[in-house]
Amino acid sequence: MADSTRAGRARYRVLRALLPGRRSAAALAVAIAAATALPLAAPQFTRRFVDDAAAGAGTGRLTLIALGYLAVAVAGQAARTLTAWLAGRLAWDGTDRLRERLAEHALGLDMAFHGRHTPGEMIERVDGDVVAVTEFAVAFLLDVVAGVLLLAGVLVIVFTVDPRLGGALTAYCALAGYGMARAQRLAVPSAARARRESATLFGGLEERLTAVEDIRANGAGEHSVRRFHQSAAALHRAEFRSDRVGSSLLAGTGVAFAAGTAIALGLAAWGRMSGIVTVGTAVLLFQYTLMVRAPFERLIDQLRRYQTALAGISRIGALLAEPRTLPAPADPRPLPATGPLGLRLDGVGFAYDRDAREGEKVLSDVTLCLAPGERLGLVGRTGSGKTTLARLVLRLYDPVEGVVRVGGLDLREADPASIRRRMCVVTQDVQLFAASVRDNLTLFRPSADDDRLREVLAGVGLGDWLAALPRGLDTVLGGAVPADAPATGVPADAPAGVSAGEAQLLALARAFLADPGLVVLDEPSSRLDPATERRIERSVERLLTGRTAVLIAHRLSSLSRVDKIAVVGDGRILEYGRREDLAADPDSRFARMLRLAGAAR
Ligand SMILES: Nc1ncnc2c1ncn2[C@@H]1O[C@H](COP(=O)(O)OP(=O)(O)OP(=O)(O)O)[C@@H](O)[C@H]1O
Repeated sequence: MADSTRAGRARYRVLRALLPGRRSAAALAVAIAAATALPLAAPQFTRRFVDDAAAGAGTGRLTLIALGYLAVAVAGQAARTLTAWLAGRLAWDGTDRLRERLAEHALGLDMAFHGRHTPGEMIERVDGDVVAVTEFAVAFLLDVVAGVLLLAGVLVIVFTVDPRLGGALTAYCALAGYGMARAQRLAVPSAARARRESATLFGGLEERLTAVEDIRANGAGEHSVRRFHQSAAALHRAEFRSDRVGSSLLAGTGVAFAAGTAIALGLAAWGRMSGIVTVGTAVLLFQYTLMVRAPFERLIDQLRRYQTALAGISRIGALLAEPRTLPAPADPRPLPATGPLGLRLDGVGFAYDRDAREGEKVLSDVTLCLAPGERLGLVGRTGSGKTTLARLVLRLYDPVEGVVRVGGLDLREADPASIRRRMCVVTQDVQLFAASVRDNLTLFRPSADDDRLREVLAGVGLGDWLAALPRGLDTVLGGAVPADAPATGVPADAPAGVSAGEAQLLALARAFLADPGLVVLDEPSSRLDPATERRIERSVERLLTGRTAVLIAHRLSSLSRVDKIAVVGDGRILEYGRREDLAADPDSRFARMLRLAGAAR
C-alpha cells in the first residue's frame, strides 16, 4: 500500500474516533448557528433605532427596539456559552475515546515495539498529541467554523445593503487576511525554537529525576543543576524573543484594523452624504466592519495551530497503524490447564532486528528439550543471549527460525491468554508499583482472596514483614529503600519502603499466586545479606518443586538444583546435557567452571 494512502487512512481513523454521536453533533450545529446569527441580527436593531429616532419616533417605540437589541445580545451570549460548553464536552468525550484506543493499542503491542520507543515518547503520544488534537478540534469549531460563518454573514448583509460597499469590505478583508497570514509566518521560527528549548528542558529534567539516585551517589548534583540552569536560560531567551515577535505582530494587526475602521467610517460618511444610505445604515455598516476583526484574528491564530494538530494527527495515526509483530493465532489452542509443562526448542534462531543478516543473529540453532517438571540452568557470559532465550520461551518475541514448543504446542498457535496464565517470569529487576501490597501481589486483579495472599506471603518468609506494616495488605508501597533504613516513626498512611531482598520475595510471592506450569527465573545477581539470601533460596526451591523451570544462573552454586545445563556463548548452545554427566566429564566446560570456582575458593 502506498505510504500516502496508509497515512490518509490513519488520519481518517483518528478523526473518526473524535467524531461525536449524531444528536450531540446536531445540538452543537444548532448552537453554532444561533451563536453566529444572533450577533449578525443586532446591528439591524441599531439601524432601526437611529433611523426611527431621526424620524422623531416616540419613546415607547424606541424603548421596544432597545429591548429587542438587548434580548438579541443576551441570547447571542447565551448561545456562545452553550456552544463553548457543548464543544468542550464533545472534546473531552473525543479525547477519552482516542486516549483509550491508543493506550489499549499501545499496551497490546509487543516488546519489539516497546524496545524501540521510550516511555516518555509513549506518554507524549497518548497524552500530549491527543490533547493537542482535541484542543484544536474545539478551537476549530468555535473559531474557524463560527468565524467563517460570521464573516460570510457580514459580507452577505453588507452586499445586500449596497454592493459597492460590500465589494469594498470584501477587498479589505482579503487584503487584511493575506497580510496577517504572511505576518504569522514570520512568528513561526521563533515559536518553534521556544518549543524546542522547552522540550530540551523538560526532557532533561525527566531524565535527571529518573536517575536522581545515581546522580547523588556519584556527586553529579552540581553539574546537573548547572545544566538545568543553562536549559532554563535558553528557554527564557527563546520565549522572550517569541513574545517580542508576537507583540510586534499584534501591534501591526491593531494598526491595520484601526486603518480599516477609519476607512469604514469614511465610506459610511460618504454613503450618507451621497444619499445612498440613511444615518442608521451608515452606523450599521460601521458596526459590521468592527465585527470582522475578532473572527479574523482567531482564524489566523488557528492557522498556526493547524500545523501542530496535523503533525499530532499523523503521529497518532502512525501509532494506531503500528502492527503487532506477534500475530494472533488463527485457531488458538490452550496450553494444558494443569501440571508442569514440557519445553522444546528446535533449531531456534532470533534477531531483534528482523532484517538482520546471518552473522548478526542474537541466537542461532538453539535446540533444547525439558520434560515436564525438569529444570534447566542457563549459564554464559554477559550478553551471550540467556535473557533473549528466556524471552522466546515466554513468547515475548517469536523466533525468526525454528520452533518453541510448550506443553507440546507451537507457541505461535497457543492461546496468548493461556500462555500468560500458565507461564510466569521472575526477573532480577523487580517492578513494584506505588500501590497497596495487595495490588502489587495480584497486579491489580480485583478477585484477590486476602487469606491466600497472607498465606503466600508467610510461605516466602514475609509473614513478619506483613504483620509489621501499618495497614497490612492495604499498606501502600513506596520506592525501594536500603534494607537497613530505620522503620520507626513512620505515619500509618506513609508509603512503606521495600528493601531489595523483600522486593525479590514479593516477586516470588507473585509467582506462587499465579501457580504456573513453567517458571522462568532470572536469579538476582546482586549480593544480599546471608539471611535474606537463604530465605530467597528456600522460596525458590519451593517455587520450582513440581514445575518446569528455566533458571538463568549467575552463581554456580544455584546450578546444584537443576537437572540440565546449557552453556550459552555468542548466541549458540556451546554445551548442553544432564548436570551430573557434564560434571563427571573432565573435558566439559561445566566441569572446568566448577574447577575454576573451586580453585578461586
Ligand atoms: N531489546 C533488545 N533490543 C536489541 N538488542 C538487544 C535487546 N536485548 C538484548 N539485546 C542484545 O542481544 C544480545 C544478548 O543479550 P541478552 O540480554 O540476551 O544477554 P544475557 O546473556 O542475558 O546477558 P546478561 O547476563 O548480561 O543479562 C546482546 O548483544 C544485547 O545487546
